[in-house]
Amino acid sequence: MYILAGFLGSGKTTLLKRLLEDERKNGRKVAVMMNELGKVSIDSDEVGDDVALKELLGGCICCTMSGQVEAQLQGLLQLEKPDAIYVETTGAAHPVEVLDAVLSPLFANMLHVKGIISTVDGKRWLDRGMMGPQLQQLLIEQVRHADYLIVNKASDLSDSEQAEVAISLQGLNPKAKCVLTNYSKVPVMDLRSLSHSGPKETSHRMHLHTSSLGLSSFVHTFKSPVKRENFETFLRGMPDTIYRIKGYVKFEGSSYPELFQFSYGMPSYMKEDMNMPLNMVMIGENIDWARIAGELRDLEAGFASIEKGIEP
Ligand SMILES: Nc1nc2c(ncn2[C@@H]2O[C@H](COP(=O)(O)OP(=O)(O)OP(=O)(O)O)[C@@H](O)[C@H]2O)c(=O)[nH]1
Repeated sequence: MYILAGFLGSGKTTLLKRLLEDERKNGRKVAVMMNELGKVSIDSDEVGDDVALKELLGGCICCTMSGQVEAQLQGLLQLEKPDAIYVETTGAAHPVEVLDAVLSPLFANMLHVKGIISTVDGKRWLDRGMMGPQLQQLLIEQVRHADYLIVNKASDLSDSEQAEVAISLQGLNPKAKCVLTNYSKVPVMDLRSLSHSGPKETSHRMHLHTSSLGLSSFVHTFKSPVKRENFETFLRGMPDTIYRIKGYVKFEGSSYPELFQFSYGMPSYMKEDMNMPLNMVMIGENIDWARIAGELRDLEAGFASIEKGIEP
């Protein structure tokens, strides 16, 4: 079993896709357990039909869902008998709590945890002082407990920023290999040869549960296509503490929706060639979701929301 940890939007799904590609090449039978804070999964489409997928939605496996994890894992192990299981955690998960949740005494003997791989968004790491203290602590915990650290979005960092990130991460966790890269491009062999060193300092472990972080999620289902420029205005007006958005948005004049991703200020759009459920998941810290819902309703009604700081 591999546990993929790391904050929201740091590149866990991107890494998962690489690892699954490699497994496919080697003809191995693989299962994925995907945990998302939102009630609707977007990333599950990234996993091919040949992979047994278990989804745990609407909470964090390390806090509220550990009972379900146990049942799902047991089902996987008995029915699918996979060669490997990948657990993609929510960005709010404490890696060691996840480990606790997946290692049930019922079947711990059937599982070998190869390692906790944590992805880190380099820029976010450097700017972490702007986040709330508990989220900053969570980021640190995700680094401290990793067996392997992948720093993504390296090309957005200068040489000196890259050095700063590497030094601070290695200072926190000198045992883990730390690789600066883009789109989780790391030698897969490195990950295959991991062996998990076991939880560190378990007695002093922080319990950073989703509820105490002020993190929450919100799902909007679009009923109609929206104007692209109004959608962009809506995005510009969002609070800085929205950390992640992902979902399918259909723009006026298009036949099919686009997969929209937003992480740490960087939006990206990918055209789909079929109809998808028009769900959009948003995750943020201390957000007034009722206000966001109102803006989304306006957007669907054809109005542009007002940009932050600009009076009508
Ligand atoms: N520019 C840039 N974008 C990246 C890089 N790595 C990932 N991304 C993009 O960042 C966005 C988030 O990546 P994901 O792999 O979905 O991140 P995640 O950690 O699974 O996100 P959550 O599921 O929200 O926790 C996607 O649009 C990726 O294509 C990178 O190195 N550089």
